[in-house]
Amino acid sequence: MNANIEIARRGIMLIVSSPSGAGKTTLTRNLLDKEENVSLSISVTTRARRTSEIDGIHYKFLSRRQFELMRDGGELLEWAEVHGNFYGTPREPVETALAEGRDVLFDIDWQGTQQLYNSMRQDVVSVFVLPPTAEELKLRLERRAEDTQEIIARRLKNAAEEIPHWEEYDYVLVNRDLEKSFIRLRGILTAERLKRVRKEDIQDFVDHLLSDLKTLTP
Ligand SMILES: Nc1nc2c(ncn2[C@@H]2O[C@H](COP(=O)(O)OP(=O)(O)O)[C@@H](O)[C@H]2O)c(=O)[nH]1
Ligand SMILES: Nc1ncnc2c1ncn2[C@@H]1O[C@H](COP(=O)(O)OP(=O)(O)O)[C@@H](O)[C@H]1O
Repeated sequence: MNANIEIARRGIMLIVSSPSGAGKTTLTRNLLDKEENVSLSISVTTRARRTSEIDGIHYKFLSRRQFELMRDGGELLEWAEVHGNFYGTPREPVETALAEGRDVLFDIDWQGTQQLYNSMRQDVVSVFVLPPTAEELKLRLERRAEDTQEIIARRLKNAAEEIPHWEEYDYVLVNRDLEKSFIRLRGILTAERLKRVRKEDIQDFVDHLLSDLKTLTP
């Protein structure tokens, strides 16, 4: 028997949420670069595309009408209104990935997290990312230079409503030092992948191990 055998498991839904500017996009992109067997759930949204974003890679940008058609047709696993725009998670790519044992990363807010908790709790692992200070959050939004002053002010105001939801998450990270935060996030994924309950055929593996062991003992 091959001791290095990969034991089949269902994929994990790894949700990362934070107030805007705390660093969840940076952390999740890093994870996607470094980790195998994990892909990003590409949300649909009615918000305008930022100059740094590519349609179909960062988001799928839809009109309000297109969004409503998907939502009303049951094509979204969850959806929410955030900062005055609609966002949602397409169902099909997630269900396929999980069934094939591939992990899926979600950059979604607390409203979406609650919905996925209600429908798919056993598959969900959630992480809330906090900024080290309020001033640093503002600085990061300004440094990112993707939004107008008005939008930045709105995002900071929303942060006060989002931050209290940290308590609903499995893990919490204060993103002070980017490298340390990344190591922690990666550690969460590594540990969750090893959880006994996720290993669907661990029993077969152990049975083999025990029967092989018998052949080695008089
Ligand atoms: N519920 C839900 N929230 C989403 C989805 N996609 C993005 N979001 C959240 O919407 C918020 C705004 O995202 P975005 O406009 O990209 O700005 P960012 O927060 O600066 O990255 C963030 O809190 C995202 O996590 C989605 O499919 N569902
Ligand atoms: N630990 C960190 N220290 C300093 N700057 C950071 C850190 N994490 C992220 N940033 C920067 O802060 C800005 C906001 O990060 P981003 O990942 O876009 O946040 P979010 O997706 O949560 O809105 C980006 O310019 C990013 O490079």
